[in-house]
Amino acid sequence: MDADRSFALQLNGLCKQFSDRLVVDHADLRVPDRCVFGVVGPEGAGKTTLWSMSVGLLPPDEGDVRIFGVDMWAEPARAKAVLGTLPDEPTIPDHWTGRDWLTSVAMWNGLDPVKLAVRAERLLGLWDLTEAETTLVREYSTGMRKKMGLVVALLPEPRLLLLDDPFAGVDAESAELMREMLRDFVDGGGTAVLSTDTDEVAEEACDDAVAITDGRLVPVPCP
Ligand SMILES: Nc1ncnc2c1ncn2[C@@H]1O[C@H](COP(=O)(O)OP(=O)(O)OP(=O)(O)O)[C@@H](O)[C@H]1O
Repeated sequence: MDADRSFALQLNGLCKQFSDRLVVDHADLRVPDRCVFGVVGPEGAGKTTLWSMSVGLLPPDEGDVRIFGVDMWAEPARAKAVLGTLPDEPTIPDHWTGRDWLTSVAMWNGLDPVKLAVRAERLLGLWDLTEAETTLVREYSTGMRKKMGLVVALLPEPRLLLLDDPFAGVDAESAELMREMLRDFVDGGGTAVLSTDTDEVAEEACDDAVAITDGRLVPVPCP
């Protein structure tokens, strides 16, 4: 049965242990609809582990993940249908251009080619990334890679974006553009949850945030 659909993301008692370390320790979280929400923690705090369980890549030892009330691990196809995701370091084959990256994600999400072309053109034009479409991804700067990653995540018209460390290594100008992209997404009714190891990112990009400390999620003062 579905849980409360009013939360974009809900984590209930989520746990993950590697060897003898409980990396995520009974994490509870309620992220409301229509905001940018941050998960802040230093390197090795468990942010990627939490993200991997939330997007359906890494099974939790205990607890559950709900996307608008749908249980990620019981009904993954339904839960993933409204998600846009961006890993910390996406693995892109050497010979891929931005267009190849966009096309592969579109096919993965079952977007038809006409819809893909229209949506990609709109997003790339809107965010001044047209040139990236024909450039090899391996030649991108970090900022370009992260901006394009955000476009790729937005392509399937998700209701919820789950982004692992999207601002890592990004120059100030690109970061500003990415904050605009996220704000535009929220203004259009979306919700974004991002992880970061930097308080400033949470302060500048997020409406609300939690810290991950010893595997637990704890509130942080309003950014
Ligand atoms: N598959 C795995 N097997 C064993 N240990 C793991 C595995 N994945 C992560 N860990 C360990 O879990 C801890 C948390 O890692 P995680 O990548 O989730 O942290 P993080 O907060 O995302 O760090 P960073 O900011 O460096 O990406 C680390 O000590 C890491 O070495």
